[in-house]
Amino acid sequence: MPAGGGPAPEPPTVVVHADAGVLARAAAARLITALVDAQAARGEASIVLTGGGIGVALLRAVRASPAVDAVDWARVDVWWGDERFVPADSPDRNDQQAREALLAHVPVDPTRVFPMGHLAGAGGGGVAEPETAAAAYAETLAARAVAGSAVPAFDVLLLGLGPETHVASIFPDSPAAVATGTVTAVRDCPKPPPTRVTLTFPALRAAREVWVVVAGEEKAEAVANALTPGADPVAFPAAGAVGRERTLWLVDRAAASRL
Ligand SMILES: O=C1O[C@H](COP(=O)(O)O)[C@@H](O)[C@H](O)[C@H]1O
Repeated sequence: MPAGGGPAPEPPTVVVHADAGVLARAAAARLITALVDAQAARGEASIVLTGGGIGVALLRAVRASPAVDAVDWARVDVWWGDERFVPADSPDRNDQQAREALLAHVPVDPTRVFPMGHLAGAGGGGVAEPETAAAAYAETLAARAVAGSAVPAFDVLLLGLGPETHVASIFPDSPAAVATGTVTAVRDCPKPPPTRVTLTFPALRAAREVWVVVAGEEKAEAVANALTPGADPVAFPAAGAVGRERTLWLVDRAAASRL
């Protein structure tokens, strides 16, 4: 069920592309159109970014697209679904990777780019504990929330998929999978780095559209498990990532091979 009740969401739509390159370019084209449409309808757009291989490839494909300038980047709010809790200049940071792939190359308004907090490090700033960063991000989200919600009205929320079905940094059978706020700290994460910050299911489910983007045979079993009707989101977190209006799984042929 969506946060706060309401009608049951539509079942996911699965779109299969030939390979990871085609998937990244097709998802980029789709994303540009979605942002342009959101700006036409509401004057601005809001996107939640993901880390991970295909998530970053998609951003590179947006940058390379001949239609990249169709988006008014100064009127896009940029959020993250999860972050590795490491110093700000770490190449492991999802926000660093997104800046390098796209954000440093388009005219975003820096006051509308909202990275999650980082571990205090040599460069100054940051905080000592991921719980502090999570609480700060929840406050930032709440300050820009729409009426009746604890988070903004995200237009598109992008997610990658882990081989054990994690999305954002919600790992199977972890405290984050049952967290009730909008943002939570993650410790002892099975995938390095072990300390992270993530949006929770209630925050993910507030998005108009959730897009799970997946490439590679090594993700095929996870795709099949998460898309099994009735799959338990605590055991298979990707099963719990659903949008209010639409849930799209954009996958390559290899990732779809066990459907
Ligand atoms: O650690 C993370 O992993 C997932 C998936 O990454 P991939 O490289 O296997 O595609 C990603 O979605 C998440 O944002 C990230 O922090």
